Amino acid sequence: MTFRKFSHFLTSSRPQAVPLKTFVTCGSNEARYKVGSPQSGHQGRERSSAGGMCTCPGHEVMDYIYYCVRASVQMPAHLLNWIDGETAWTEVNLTTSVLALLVLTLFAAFLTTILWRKYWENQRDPASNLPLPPGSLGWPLFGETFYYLFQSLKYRDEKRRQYGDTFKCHLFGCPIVRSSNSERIAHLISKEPQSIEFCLPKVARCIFGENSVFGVHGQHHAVMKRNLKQAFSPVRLADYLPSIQACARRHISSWVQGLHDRKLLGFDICQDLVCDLILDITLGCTREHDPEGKVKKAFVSCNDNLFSVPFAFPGTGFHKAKKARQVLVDFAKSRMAASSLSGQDHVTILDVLVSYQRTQQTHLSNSNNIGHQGGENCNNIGSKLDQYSYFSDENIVDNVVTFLVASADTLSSALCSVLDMLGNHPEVLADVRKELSSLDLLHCDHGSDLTYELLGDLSYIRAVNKEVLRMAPPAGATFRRSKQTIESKEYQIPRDWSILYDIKEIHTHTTVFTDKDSFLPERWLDQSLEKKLQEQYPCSYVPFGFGSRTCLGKDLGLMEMSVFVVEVTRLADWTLLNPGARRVTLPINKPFDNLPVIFRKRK
Ligand code: HEM
Repeated sequence: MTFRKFSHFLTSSRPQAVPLKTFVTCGSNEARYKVGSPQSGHQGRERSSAGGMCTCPGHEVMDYIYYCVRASVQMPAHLLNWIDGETAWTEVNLTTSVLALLVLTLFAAFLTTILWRKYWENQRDPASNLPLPPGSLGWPLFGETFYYLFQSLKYRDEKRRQYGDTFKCHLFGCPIVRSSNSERIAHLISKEPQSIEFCLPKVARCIFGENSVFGVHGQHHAVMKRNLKQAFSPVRLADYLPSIQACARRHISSWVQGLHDRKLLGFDICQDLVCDLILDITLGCTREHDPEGKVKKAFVSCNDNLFSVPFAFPGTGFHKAKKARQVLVDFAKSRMAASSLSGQDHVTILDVLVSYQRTQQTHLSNSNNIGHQGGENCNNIGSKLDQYSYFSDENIVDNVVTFLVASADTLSSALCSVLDMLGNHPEVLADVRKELSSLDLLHCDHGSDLTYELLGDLSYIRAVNKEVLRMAPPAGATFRRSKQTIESKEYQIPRDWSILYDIKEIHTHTTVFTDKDSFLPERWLDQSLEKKLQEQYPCSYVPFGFGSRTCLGKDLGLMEMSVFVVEVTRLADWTLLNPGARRVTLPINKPFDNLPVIFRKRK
């Protein structure tokens, strides 16, 4: 249908039952420009002859819009007449109205987009002379979220080309300033917690819990983090090591057994290993305690739904995550009760926190007794700092759930990248084995020979881990929120905007690394690199984040990676079925196909 016929069809619409074809094929000029229905009392805009009309396309479009708007205004009248039985509801009425609504919707979308962009531009704080960073805020409500989610690498590169290393955008429902300039990030993060603070999406906040280290800010966060660190001290890491090694060995042994040439998915098997490992060292939850796998399933569900839409109706990701979190909370509470009854035969992170809580309670009751004897209130919990120091049961439970969820995908990604990179670089794998052999560690049948000190001697393996985390940092990005307008070099960031820094992009664009695209663990054996990173380029290597929110489990994560490298190179040989596969970075960095791989027992 040509535009002219189409417009004719629309403008000639009447409420009587007239076949559609009649209008499309037999319209005279008079009929074409008479609109409205005499019966319904609407007078049309009339043009008597084709000779008097303008035929330029602009006018036709305006006419078209005019008639569509008019038709949609007439729609309720048509409807009423039809209900009253005064007119027949025709195919023409319906089609005209639907088309008119369509045009109106498009027009409304166009208008909303303009208003949306204007609204965000107006967020600029006039008290500062600096402009907002360049960039685009995309579509109303959604911004550029879909583009970012489905094309994250392309999105990143395109925006960088268009706007440079710092730009504004609108993702996940909030305005964001995104930067990969390490100096700017270091400057911004140094403003924590006064001017900017850590922020998380609602669902993640709910899963971690408001009493966890993720849920608190400022002084409260600093004190809680300092106290939680005792669960990650070298002495404690040494306590967890036997369980970690046993779990890694059990899983890797199962990968090399069974069917010859069995295809496995590297990310999935690493995730399974990590789930068992983390549940064991955090909560002391082994198969024996969870025979039906309910706790493990809940853990996986929390993880899978961490970034779901924040509506908790039955069937939604958020609803599932809430239910799953409750299973973890109930299990943690039952383990806390059990650990107060039995002696500690198995040191877990939960045990460390419970023992810290007991020590505090003892101090507290002692000081209360002294206070009562002295006739004054010496309850130290009254003072703000000690109140923050105190761990309630809720603090313990929320923190252990947080450790489970915060470590699951990050560590799975790191282990999967180890398989990927060592599989792609047999010369590095050979050097790893050489190091193990030089310390007489390449052969071990029983699987409990590693000590914390021995791991410290494996400098090449540590270098491999660092290089893996440089090339494929597990966490894509981290978020902050501005608490007030911030001036950052040549731009301003208004209050309540989010600040996002992309870890991989920082690693890619910093000038501190030479030959950036090559996998070269040796670079980390050079002490001067570490020194440069500390002194000159403080925010250029950030797989574990930067500033006061740096990963609490960093040392544990690195130790787990080392144990994994030792055990997998000892026990297995593997072939990647799709080497060099494209990687995705959201929600976690991994090969898009989850790394199909075939394992064999090492000869
Ligand atoms: C290779 C493994 C890991 C990587 C790459 C990693 C990465 C990160 C990153 C990027 C952050 C955010 C930092 C920021 O926002 O500035 C973070 C925070 C955190 N991570 Fe990890 N992580 C790993 C393992 C672990 C483990 C094993 C645990 C605990 C058992 C853990 C617990 C935490 C906690 C509690 C925080 C929040 C710290 C705070 O708010 O102060 N992570 N991690």
